[in-house]
Amino acid sequence: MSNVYGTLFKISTFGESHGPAIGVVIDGCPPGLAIDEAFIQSELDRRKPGQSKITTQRKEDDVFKILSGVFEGKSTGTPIALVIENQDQRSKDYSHIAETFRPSHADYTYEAKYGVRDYRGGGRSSARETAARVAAGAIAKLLLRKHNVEINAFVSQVGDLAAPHYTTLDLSKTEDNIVRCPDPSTAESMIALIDQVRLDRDTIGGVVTCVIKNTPVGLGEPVFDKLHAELGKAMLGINAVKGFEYGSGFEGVKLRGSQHNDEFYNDGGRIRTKTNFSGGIQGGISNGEDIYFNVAFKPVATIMQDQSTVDKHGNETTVSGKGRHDPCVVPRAVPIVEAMAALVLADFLLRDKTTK
Ligand SMILES: Cc1cc2nc3c(=O)[nH]c(=O)nc-3n(C[C@H](O)[C@H](O)[C@H](O)COP(=O)(O)O)c2cc1C
Ligand SMILES: C=C(O[C@@H]1CC(C(=O)O)=C[C@@H](OP(=O)(O)O)[C@H]1O)C(=O)O
Repeated sequence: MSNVYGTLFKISTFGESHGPAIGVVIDGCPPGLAIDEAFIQSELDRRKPGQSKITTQRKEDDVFKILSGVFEGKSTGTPIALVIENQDQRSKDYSHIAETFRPSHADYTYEAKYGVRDYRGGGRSSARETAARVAAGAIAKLLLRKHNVEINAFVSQVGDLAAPHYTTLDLSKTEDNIVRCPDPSTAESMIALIDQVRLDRDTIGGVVTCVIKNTPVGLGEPVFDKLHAELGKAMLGINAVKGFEYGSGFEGVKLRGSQHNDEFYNDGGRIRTKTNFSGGIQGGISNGEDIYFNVAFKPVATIMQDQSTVDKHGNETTVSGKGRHDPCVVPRAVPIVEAMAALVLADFLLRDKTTK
């Protein structure tokens, strides 16, 4: 089972949702980086469960402890190990799935692949693991901050309720509401919809849009490790993700080349493009314009309704969700998308430095 991500800024996460703790080891963080612990905590707080009425009601403080790799507030260049204790497991909510598979969760595939499965809270397949990624992503963001790179994600769609295009929005308003949509009236409708879905004992999907500003020109490798390919891999590696598109994405197919080409101009010595259908990446390499992409999340598996399934012996039966679950994951997925984007960019920044 591989649990490692990255080439030079490498992370390895550990832990299960109902085990004693989760955490991450970061290998490759350069020495001398100021590790702002308050910032790491604020990123974890944006993701933690129990934060509002439209998320899972499991209560975790997600307070972290750094075990190694930081001395007098600065990274030492050695592995940074960080741990978060689990506090509010309620494992009895899962005894009914010890031998039974929840439709569209990871129970069947884990059982089939490993023959052993921690069914409590989904174990390793739980999105609780993403807290470790957010902590590592916060450290990657601190590295990117030194290069002025800014990453902002927000909820752009819930069900069929969609916010206007990001270029018309004030992204500094994303944290102003519990759904993390910077358009106040769309946010209000999204919150009402998620609340209704929760009362219906159901779940609903959504889209997180991510915008990255001030990326230096030249990040990304030209053939296999294209910048958008690595971003796609990072996003598709988040629990419940069903789609990734960058720049004009699937909508772009409706245009002709004459409409879609991003014409160049000289902006006082800096080469820029008049439009940005490319999404800031051409030939797998950043061109200095905004990088933007959309990540689609499914309506998640655990619903409080009976559905048909089978147990591990092949007997047909029914199963219904129990316990505390997210009716819609996108509000909490915003910091996860940002964290994964930060890990990709930090990795490419280091790769770029070693190749020049
Ligand atoms: C922030 C976040 C919270 C999630 N919460 C739940 C949840 O409460 N219940 C659930 O069934 N799935 C939840 N999921 C999704 C499952 O973790 C995911 O569907 C499962 O691991 C199977 O993987 P797959 O959907 O990618 O195939 C969540 C995902 C994210 C990103
Ligand atoms: C605990 C978290 O989210 C969990 C993600 C999750 C899933 O199936 O992914 C299922 C639920 O798990 P449990 O029933 O064990 O509380 C969520 O609460 C978290 O994000 O920290």
